[in-house]
Amino acid sequence: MDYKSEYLRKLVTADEAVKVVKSGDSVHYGEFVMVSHVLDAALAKRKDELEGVNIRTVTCPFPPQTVLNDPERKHFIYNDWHFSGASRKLHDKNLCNYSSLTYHEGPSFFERGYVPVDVAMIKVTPPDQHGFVNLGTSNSITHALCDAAKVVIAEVNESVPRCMGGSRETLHVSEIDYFVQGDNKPLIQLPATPISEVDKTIAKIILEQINDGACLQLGIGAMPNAVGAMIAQSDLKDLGVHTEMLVDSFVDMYEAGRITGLRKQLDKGKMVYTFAMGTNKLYDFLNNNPVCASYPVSYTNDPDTICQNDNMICINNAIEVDLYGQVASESSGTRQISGTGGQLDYIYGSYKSKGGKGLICLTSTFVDKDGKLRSRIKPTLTPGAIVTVPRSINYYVVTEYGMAMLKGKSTWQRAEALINIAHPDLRDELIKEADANKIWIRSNKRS
Ligand SMILES: CC(=O)SCCNC(=O)CCNC(=O)[C@H](O)C(C)(C)COP(=O)(O)OP(=O)(O)OC[C@H]1O[C@@H](n2cnc3c(N)ncnc32)[C@H](O)[C@@H]1OP(=O)(O)O
Ligand SMILES: CCCC(=O)O
Repeated sequence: MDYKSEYLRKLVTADEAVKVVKSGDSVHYGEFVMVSHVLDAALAKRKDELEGVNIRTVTCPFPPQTVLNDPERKHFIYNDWHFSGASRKLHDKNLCNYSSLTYHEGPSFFERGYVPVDVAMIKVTPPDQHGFVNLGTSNSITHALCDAAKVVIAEVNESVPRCMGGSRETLHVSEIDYFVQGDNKPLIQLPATPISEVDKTIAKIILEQINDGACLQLGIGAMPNAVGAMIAQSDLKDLGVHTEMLVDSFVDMYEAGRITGLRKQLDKGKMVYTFAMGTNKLYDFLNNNPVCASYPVSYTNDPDTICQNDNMICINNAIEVDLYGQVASESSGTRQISGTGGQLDYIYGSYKSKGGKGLICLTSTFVDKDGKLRSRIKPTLTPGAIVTVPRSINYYVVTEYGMAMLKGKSTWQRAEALINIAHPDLRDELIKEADANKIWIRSNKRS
């Protein structure tokens, strides 16, 4: 059968398509800005017919209708592999659970059968002249998910950019069970968080670590974005991109002539990423643009792939770091904030890259709910905090007061290096605690 007739035969309404879901099924909602509102809304309408449907997603940027319609979680149980702001708020109300994931392992969870999938619901472009739909801005785990699912339902949306690969960025019409014509609404836009003066100071310190020809990974949050903005205005040359997430600041860097990718050892000339989230500026840039190549996360985030580019500079944000060098980036105490994501992958991969550096960046303080100034460098992590990067792997930590290098250092040397980049007003308290915890000696210095 030619693909056009096959497509038309499989084209149904959203209400028809979601009838395949049964009580107790595992349903995967796709990822990031490629989650389908249309299929979620149709499934939510079936609430009273269904019980115990286990819904999974990755960083869904909106609260699904299925979850909002079922506050007792009798019909739908919602789980996210990496919390968005929306998932965080649902988790605060006990309506969303976190599933732990070291991001590069994601596709293998399906391949090894750890996460059975009855129904995959994704969003795609219309088929091209060869019968292939494109997975848009979320390559990530989506192909592996569809390979594993018993049934694949795809919302077709004309606003989805056709993002070139790489690999595994398409599915053929024959690999999808049902197509649903979507509303063609534009993808959700996530504008970058505003950049503060402190972010700019940290970005300046980071910029000193970046040389011409370096290969960049920028993590999520305001600070990596500040670095991107500053690079765009610098005179750095021939930068490469091998990153997990592509954000608007990469477009700025490319358009300013900073990125050529010509000094990359792997995927020369290509801006390699696994998912993209930002504004229409980014989505328009990605559409049919051969300078960008999306790959599954099992490729982009595998430390053995990351290290094949020399001079990998990986810049990631954190919530707190303790004096032992442990990094908590995904929770504040027991409050799940985001996820491990690719932070561990890139810190480890950067270390294996010749000339590479993995930088954990954070403002030295934050203001708590009672308006009190608190140090993010802490004697020990807040009880309940989840370690995202263990002390054995962590190496560079940057605040607005400088950079600490931890490799090869004893506990008292680490404590000293970290206290020296803590907020000056909060250093005495940290020294007292370090002393009490037997990680401070008489010769310890403070700058
Ligand atoms: C996509 C990629 O990142 S690539 C690979 C890297 N992956 C990762 O680094 C994953 C882990 N890191 C992260 O998720 C992020 O970098 C973060 C969470 C550390 C920072 O992200 P940002 O968007 O800048 O965080 P932001 O400052 O908006 O804070 C997020 C939430 O954490 C809360 N928070 C932040 N710091 C603290 C703190 N020290 N104590 C308590 N709560 C805190 C904020 O209040 C906010 O909660 P809210 O939404 O209820 O208001
Ligand atoms: C799903 C991964 C997102 C991140 O690494 O932050």
